Amino acid sequence: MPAKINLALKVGGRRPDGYHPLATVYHAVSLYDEVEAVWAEPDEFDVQVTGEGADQVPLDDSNLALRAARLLARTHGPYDSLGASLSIRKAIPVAAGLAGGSSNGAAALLACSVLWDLDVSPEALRELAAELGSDVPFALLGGTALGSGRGEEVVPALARGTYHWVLAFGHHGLSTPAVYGRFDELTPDAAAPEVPDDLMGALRSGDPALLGAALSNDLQDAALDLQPRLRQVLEAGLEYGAVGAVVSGSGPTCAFLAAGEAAAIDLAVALSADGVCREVRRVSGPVVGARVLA
Ligand SMILES: C[C@](O)(CO)[C@H](O)COP(=O)(O)OP(=O)(O)OC[C@H]1O[C@@H](n2ccc(N)nc2=O)[C@H](O)[C@@H]1O
Ligand SMILES: Nc1ncnc2c1ncn2[C@@H]1O[C@H](COP(=O)(O)OP(=O)(O)OP(=O)(O)O)[C@@H](O)[C@H]1O
Repeated sequence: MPAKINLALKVGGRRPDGYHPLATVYHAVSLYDEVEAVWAEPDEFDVQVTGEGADQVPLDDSNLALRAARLLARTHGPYDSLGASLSIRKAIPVAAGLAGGSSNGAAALLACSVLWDLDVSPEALRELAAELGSDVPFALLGGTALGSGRGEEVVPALARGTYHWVLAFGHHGLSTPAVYGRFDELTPDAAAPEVPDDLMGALRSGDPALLGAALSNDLQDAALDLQPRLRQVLEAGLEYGAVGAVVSGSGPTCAFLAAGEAAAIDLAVALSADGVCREVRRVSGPVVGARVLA
């Protein structure tokens, strides 16, 4: 199940329910966690996690994959007779602004609906996804999509071509509520978010230079405020030839757009040698969302 980056993230003032209204463009990229679901005893649910950052992932009921399995069983099954044992192999760093947990939640919804042979409509799955978290409906959909509401309302966006990215991972994660909280302090009079027309136009053109110039993130200043070192990371990527640079979502991952595949290889090598970040990964997008391999 893929990670996402936000190509644009426009954020309005905090709503009475504590969430912020968004106009965002999600983009799924080729960095995947795997979630496996097998039958367990009725009413028994458990999860194991291995791989990148596994020690930072909760194994209790706050685990998004476990929550997804329980939610699906409660709403669409004979709950007492369903159970699942989940295994997650993580490659998406935790608390990185790449929606790793959300992708695990989406994957568990799909995997368990197949495992238990439930008849769940795509719309019902989307509603459960939205209940789990703002980024989860996009994780089901994948590709490139416009997100509104608190991010849970998604429609596919018209996009041409494949884009080559370099992701720079940080040493420490960032908490999403903390970044939104700092955004509130820095932007007390945030305007209603508007669809980023320049970015939508750049996506239709398929030109990486246009897309690079249109990348934007209203949470970026808040993320930089909490992790000032990210400024150096962004500068380094641009110095090594990226046509655009942006912090993904609530950060701290920095996403660099390259002019093409060869430029992405050069950029990844240069950033890696520089040592300004913990690790770099080359990915491409868009890719499809959560899929079941039975
Ligand atoms: C930063 C993004 O990744 C951009 O796509 C998302 O907005 C975050 O989505 P997410 O992690 O799925 O967030 P949720 O699990 O729904 O909410 C976690 C917390 O993030 C904050 N939150 C989230 C989404 C939103 N539109 N406004 C918010 O203020 C709230 O403090 C909320 O309690
Ligand atoms: N399956 C999971 N994988 C990773 N983190 C999880 C999972 N379930 C719950 N969490 C919790 O969610 C927190 C955020 O992790 P996640 O990797 O989803 O962050 P993120 O990519 O910054 O999220 P987003 O971009 O959606 O805001 C973690 O600190 C962890 O406590």
